[in-house]
Amino acid sequence: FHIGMFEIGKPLGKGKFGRVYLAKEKKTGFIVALKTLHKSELIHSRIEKQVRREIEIQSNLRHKNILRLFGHFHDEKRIFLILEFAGRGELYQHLRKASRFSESTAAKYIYQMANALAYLHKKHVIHRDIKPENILLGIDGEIKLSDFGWSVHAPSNRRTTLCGTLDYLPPEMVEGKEHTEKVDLWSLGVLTYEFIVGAPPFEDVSGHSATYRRIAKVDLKIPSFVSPEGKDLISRLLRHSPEQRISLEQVVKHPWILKFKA
Ligand SMILES: CC(C)CCNC(=O)Cn1cc(-c2ccc3c(-c4nc5ccccc5[nH]4)n[nH]c3c2)cn1
Repeated sequence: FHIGMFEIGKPLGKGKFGRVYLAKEKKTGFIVALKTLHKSELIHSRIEKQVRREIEIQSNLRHKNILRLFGHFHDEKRIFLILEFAGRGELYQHLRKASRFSESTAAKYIYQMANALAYLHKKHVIHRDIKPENILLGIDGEIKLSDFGWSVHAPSNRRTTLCGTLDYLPPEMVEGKEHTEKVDLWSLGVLTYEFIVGAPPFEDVSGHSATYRRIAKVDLKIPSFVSPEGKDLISRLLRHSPEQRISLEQVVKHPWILKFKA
């Protein structure tokens, strides 16, 4: 079926507030991911202001490792987002299929993530929701960071009702303290760990409060199969004190990253 100048193809996924379809712009044949958001749902969950702000933020971002928002339009019932199509889909599926990545693959992804985050932080945008579910892969296997549903302009201590996993929350957000861009460095540490080990570091099957406790205590156990350089980078990112976390400039020059950049 058609929506505006787009011919709609197969569904690509179902997000929190809408569906995403493969779509082709009829004139040029350009392939995109078209996301529909229902205005009624946005109004009902009182996030239409946030959606407007996210559209504003994302429309101004241009980086090869950040998923593009090319534009948006709406009819009386829905808002349509014209998003970049990522040729290899959700990184999350690749991780689950492989159960864990080689350190070389993980280092390539973390290097690209660090570049994407450095770009966002230079624009004083904190992502705040770094996790495998929010990362797509382009046709050449390059990282495409997405879902700025929770990014805010730094600094902020707006507590959000995060209904997703708690595994990626840094201590300062668990404790409801003021937080800065450094929250994304903590999450980068959790992501590095999960890429190499196959599960997040503070996961606790007995439930949320157990996970909270493990995060607040930075109760970190790194398996012996992780290389010394990998262990070193993870432990420099997963620091309780935000100021003690290694900076993005240091991440991209860390031995664990350099040893694979042959
Ligand atoms: C408020 C607004 C600005 C939020 C903006 N954020 C998003 O819309 C985040 N978002 C991105 C997507 C999304 C989902 C899937 C894809 C894909 C995609 N490519 C695939 C290839 C193979 C299998 C599945 C694929 N999905 N490309 N681009 C996408 C984009 C869904 N939600």
